[in-house]
Amino acid sequence: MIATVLRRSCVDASRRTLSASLTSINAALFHHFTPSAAAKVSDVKPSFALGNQFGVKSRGFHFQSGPSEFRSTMVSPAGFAISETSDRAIADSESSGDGLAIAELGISPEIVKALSAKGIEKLFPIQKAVLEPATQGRDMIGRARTGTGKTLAFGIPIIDKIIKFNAKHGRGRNPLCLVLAPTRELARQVEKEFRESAPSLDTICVYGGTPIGQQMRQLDYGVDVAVGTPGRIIDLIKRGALNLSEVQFVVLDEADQMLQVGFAEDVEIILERLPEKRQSMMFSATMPSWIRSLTKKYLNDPLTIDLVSSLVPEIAQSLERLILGFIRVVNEVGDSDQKLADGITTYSIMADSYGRASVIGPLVTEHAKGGKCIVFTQTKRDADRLSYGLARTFKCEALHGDISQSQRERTLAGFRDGHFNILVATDVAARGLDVPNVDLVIHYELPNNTETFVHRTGRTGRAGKKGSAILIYSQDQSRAVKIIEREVGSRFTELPSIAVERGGSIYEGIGGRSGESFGGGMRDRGSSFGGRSGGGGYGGYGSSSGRSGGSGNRYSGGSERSGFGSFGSDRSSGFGGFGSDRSSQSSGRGGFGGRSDDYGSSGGRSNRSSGFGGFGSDRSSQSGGRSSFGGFGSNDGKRSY
Ligand SMILES: Nc1ncnc2c1ncn2[C@@H]1O[C@H](COP(=O)(O)OP(=O)(O)OP(=O)(O)O)[C@@H](O)[C@H]1O
Repeated sequence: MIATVLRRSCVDASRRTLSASLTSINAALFHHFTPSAAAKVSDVKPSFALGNQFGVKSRGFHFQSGPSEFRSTMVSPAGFAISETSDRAIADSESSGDGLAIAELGISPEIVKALSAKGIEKLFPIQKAVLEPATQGRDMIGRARTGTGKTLAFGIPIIDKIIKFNAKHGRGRNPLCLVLAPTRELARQVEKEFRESAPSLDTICVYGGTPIGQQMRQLDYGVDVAVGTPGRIIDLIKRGALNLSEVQFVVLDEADQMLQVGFAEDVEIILERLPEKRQSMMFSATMPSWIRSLTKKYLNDPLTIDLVSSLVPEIAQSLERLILGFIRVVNEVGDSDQKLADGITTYSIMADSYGRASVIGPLVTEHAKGGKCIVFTQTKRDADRLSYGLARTFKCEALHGDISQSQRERTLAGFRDGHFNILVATDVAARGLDVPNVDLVIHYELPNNTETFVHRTGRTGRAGKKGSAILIYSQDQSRAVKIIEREVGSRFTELPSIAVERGGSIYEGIGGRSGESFGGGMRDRGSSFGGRSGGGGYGGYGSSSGRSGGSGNRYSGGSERSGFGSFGSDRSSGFGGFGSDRSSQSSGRGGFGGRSDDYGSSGGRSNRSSGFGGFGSDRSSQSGGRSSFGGFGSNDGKRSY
């Protein structure tokens, strides 16, 4: 039965994802039906027998909201609801040629109703692939393209199990599920998705930069699901407010980004605190050595579900032993794979650093057509000044790590709600951020690596929708563009260049030299595209002595300092009220045992390694370091975007 369910569940997936799904599913089947694995499967209890499975003795009740019945000690021995019903659902979905109907899966009616209210009626491929093994309690590592529904892939089985568990055992005070996310924005988004999908559950989202007292009170009241960034979670544990002893499910979302932003140590501290008997799921775009060691240490015989690479995970692992290492293998395979979601069309356009800012307006007008657009810059300073310039013509705001948390939230809400339609952001917005209906993503400068390109671009074309991405590059970066094309597995259509008249820059009139660097006396070492962007004044906005470090870019082909784009520490930001970027470097630990828990907003720990570059030694993205694909190397500090 399980074999049928699993095999059929992928019939209507796209061809590429189909073969990948089958790969994962074959792995699952292989696991399920080998003698040793069969023994394991039989160890897995039905979802509503979790009280026994996890050895939960008794639970404190939620202070107010929980039903006041005692936990049942009798556990009904029914089988998996999903296996019982999904044959029919799959047959239906096969005949309709559409996704798997959620209403037919045997999951809690509350979830079906809540998802339906959001227009979610059928499972996406990653959700299909994850559902069955997750329901069976398997640990897993998942990977799928951007905007394909990874949150609900782990969310649905977990909330379903919690609802059923609560129905049997009553509601407890301590969380049953812990989700770790690398950024505040992502944490909020995941918590919202859980909350909206299961309104009866109590969820909490915890992160730094917000009053801790309120979070402590909410935890005391009782929660089912806790989502948060590692720093604040540790803080709450230390204060005795967060008790992880009943956690049955832990999820690491965007696990490789945890490493990139310096949360590796914190994540391990938290994982050490969890009960041994639990289900662990990890979603990671890449598999740097830290993730692999984490997997070995904290996951129990995990199943790999990879809908990006078409390589059979087992083969990849064998090749790893034989040849170059897992990541290299996956990347090589990835070279021939399309890494972007299907609905995304990619364009490139050449513009030199002088004309770069000025082409944004025409590109937005032509390609976003009044819809939502995100322009990604490498530095906070560029985000500020570009949005300042664009705001003369468009409704536009900036988002980066030096903007206060409350303002960031207002900005994102305004963008979501359509109060303005152009967001100029650093990579703080590159990963995980789910704003529906973004029509266009513009890469103002080349990102530091292909992984970043994929994540930035993935802010459009989400949930099966269409979108466009435009990569702006300068003449000497043509080779880099080819590398990205090859690694992403998608051809860029070259747009005709846009003539920019001298004096026509959007920056004109705010003191600087058109299209170039601002800030009197600013040294912009290593800044854009191998060229210097010399100071130009900035009409009295801010001062700066800053260096905007660049380099460390993997496309630089061995020239470690050359780099594209002014990545890296942005000591100088200037620009009046936007604050100096020094604040992203300075810091101190905030709060009780606190660490800064995300991208270098105030209170963060000293962070010389700003920028996203670094993929290598992260001590400083200025140093160039070893640059390689996605998340290798060490990381000394949390980054500041
Ligand atoms: N089965 C579904 N049907 C329709 N919409 C869905 C479905 N599953 C998820 N979505 C929607 O798709 C959007 C993208 O989902 P999600 O943010 O989980 O993607 P993701 O794979 O985690 O993306 P990223 O890699 O960028 O983090 C969300 O708005 C979500 O509500």
